[in-house]
Amino acid sequence: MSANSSAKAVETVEIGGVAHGGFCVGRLASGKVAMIRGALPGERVRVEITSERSKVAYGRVVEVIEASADRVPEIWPEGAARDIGGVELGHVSYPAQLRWKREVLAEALRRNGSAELEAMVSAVIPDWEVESLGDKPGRTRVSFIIDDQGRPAMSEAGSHQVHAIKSFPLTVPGIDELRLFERPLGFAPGTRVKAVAPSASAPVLAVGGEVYNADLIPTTPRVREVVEDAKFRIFASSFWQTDYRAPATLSAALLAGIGEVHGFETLELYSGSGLFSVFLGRALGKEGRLTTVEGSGPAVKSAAYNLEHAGFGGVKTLRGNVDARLLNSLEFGERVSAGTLVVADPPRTGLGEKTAKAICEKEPFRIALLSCDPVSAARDLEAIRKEGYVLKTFRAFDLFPYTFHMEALAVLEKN
Ligand SMILES: C[S@@+](CC[C@H](N)C(=O)[O-])C[C@H]1O[C@@H](n2cnc3c(N)ncnc32)[C@H](O)[C@@H]1O
Repeated sequence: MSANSSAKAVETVEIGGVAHGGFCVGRLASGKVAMIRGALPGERVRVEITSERSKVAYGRVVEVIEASADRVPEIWPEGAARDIGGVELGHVSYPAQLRWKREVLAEALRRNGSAELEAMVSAVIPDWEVESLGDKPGRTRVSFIIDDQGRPAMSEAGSHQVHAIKSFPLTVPGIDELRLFERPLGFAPGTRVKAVAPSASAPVLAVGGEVYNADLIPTTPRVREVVEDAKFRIFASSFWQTDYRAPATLSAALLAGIGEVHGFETLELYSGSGLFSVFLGRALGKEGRLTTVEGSGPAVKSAAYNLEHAGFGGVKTLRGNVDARLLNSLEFGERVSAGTLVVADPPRTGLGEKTAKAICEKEPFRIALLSCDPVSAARDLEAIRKEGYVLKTFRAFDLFPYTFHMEALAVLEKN
């Protein structure tokens, strides 16, 4: 969607259902479908059209005429007023957010997967819900850009337009120690800044390759995280699960989902700084064999360090782009007789059909797929299902309250 600041038409719209991306669907007087932010199903609202494509318009609510019972006072008014991404469900009661996410994921399984995939999920977990850890603010990472007056700013959804912000909700108290909004930070306009509040070291600002402490003095680029009894040292600029509850929740869910894997040969794809690798190392035991693959060099370095310090120095930590070519080049399934497992935790774009197929061609006994986007989850699961795998476990998690984001874990086995 491209922003069109000159398009300021406003019209009254009856809101239908929810859609991916934090939108609700409505129809304009012209008959065109409109994807609307800030609305709730069943509402009657005044909508400002922000951009239009040939078949669909995008807009945001500027006035609520008939409100849903699920509407609550906006959690981040300054962000909502400008449709800044990152808090798309700030006007939705928490129970309704969970229903919203379930509906979006169920619809994705139907539309982007297939009737067979949907039936397979319903057969395994008939009444699956989006599991919640509560709506307490929990983000340990928040990124922003410095505007032309040196202030922290964020982008308008689907646009390059940035707006200075005076606050950001949903973060852990550690982020407050960085005093992001109380003083000039001194970074040049256009600089991307990531505020990080790790679980086991002081909060920092990661700016390109540099890292600064709360006094804005350069400091070590690495931070420390503790997940249950496991210790990690990672680069502040690297990916780490954003909510403070997410690393333990997802690791535990993964271990529960894969079940007994002692002695398995395992390929962990998109392994980041080794969060799951350490727990997998424990589950596989001495007889098992683990190979990890990750695209980011600093993350691979951290994974090797974290594995070594957890007593798993024998794990092969590969740097590479996960794709069919790389998968074809890997030796897998020949050395260990107990069983084979592939764990994949791709970015939002998912595996894609070719990579999903290439994983299946390695013929792992079990595949665990963690997805952070409902559409790519459905597409990837459908590709794996078509290769003869059946679903054993399916769980969805809300690890990003007040946003449209969700996480799904599926474990499949060769039929
Ligand atoms: C969702 S994160 C998961 C990381 C890890 N499982 C964790 O929980 O910390 C996805 C990871 O995939 C990596 N990545 C993205 N695209 C990739 C690709 N094509 N090949 C390999 N790694 C990739 C990113 O650098 C990131 O570390």
